[in-house]
Amino acid sequence: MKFTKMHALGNNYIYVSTFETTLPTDVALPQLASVVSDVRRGIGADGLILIEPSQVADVQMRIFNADGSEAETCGNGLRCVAKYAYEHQLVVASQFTIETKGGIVSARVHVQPNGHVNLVTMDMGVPRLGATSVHYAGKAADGDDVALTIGDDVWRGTVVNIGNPHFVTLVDAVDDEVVTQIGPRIESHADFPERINAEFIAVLNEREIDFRVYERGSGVTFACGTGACAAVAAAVSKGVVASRATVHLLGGDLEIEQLSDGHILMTGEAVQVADGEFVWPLG
Ligand SMILES: N[C@@H](CCC[C@H](N)C(=O)O)C(=O)O
Repeated sequence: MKFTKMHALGNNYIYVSTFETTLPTDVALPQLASVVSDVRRGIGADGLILIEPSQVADVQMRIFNADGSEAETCGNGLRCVAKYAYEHQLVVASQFTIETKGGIVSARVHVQPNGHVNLVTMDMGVPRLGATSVHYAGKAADGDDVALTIGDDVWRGTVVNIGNPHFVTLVDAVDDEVVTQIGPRIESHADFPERINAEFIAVLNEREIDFRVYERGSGVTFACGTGACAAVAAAVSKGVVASRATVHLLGGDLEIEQLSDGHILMTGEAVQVADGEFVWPLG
């Protein structure tokens, strides 16, 4: 199985294009994803992303987290898929559509004079806010926010669905220890039976947000594109940031803009790391 490793702000995945290679037939995709993601016994990544033909868009993306669970979408993954699709001539125009399990989104690649793409703008569609936008089994919904009891504390956050589900909580300052301790408890809280991505955001001013994430199925990652979009959507809805903001993630910055029609644009890097061939079965 041929693969390409790419990252976007350090959020790294193993990309396999079924336009150009075949997947092993004797292993289920969730298992393949957890094996390739394992940094000691596999390649090492936050998950596996498939680039496939689509009946309804120009290409299709499927994303599996490091634990093998399949997610609906992935913002950083979409930018890398867009770069790959353009550079491998799976598409001809610089603007095209990508099908995900969370809906069809559109990509605009910023093409350099040498034909390479390092920057991509995604139109991620219109986010849905509130408990009804995700599978929520709790009783403490209040507008777009829900309250989660974790130990002796109550964590309040805005629920956002931007193809996949997010719980965005406002904090005074981001704290990596809090992310490691509280993140997994939000991710697998009983009120979210399908689990949820947990974002901790501190609003620095009306154009800047500090951001940390504990991702469903992958844990702490350097960046989460959909999470950054969800953070801006939540912050805009609360009136604490302007419609355009820079999100500072552990791995770098994303520019996020919410247009007047509600669509969220995300602009950021997409970087190729390596091409390789994965041997299956191992050993
Ligand atoms: N890193 C991604 C999100 C990947 C999927 C997520 N963990 C989920 O389970 O929904 C991004 O950049 O958006």
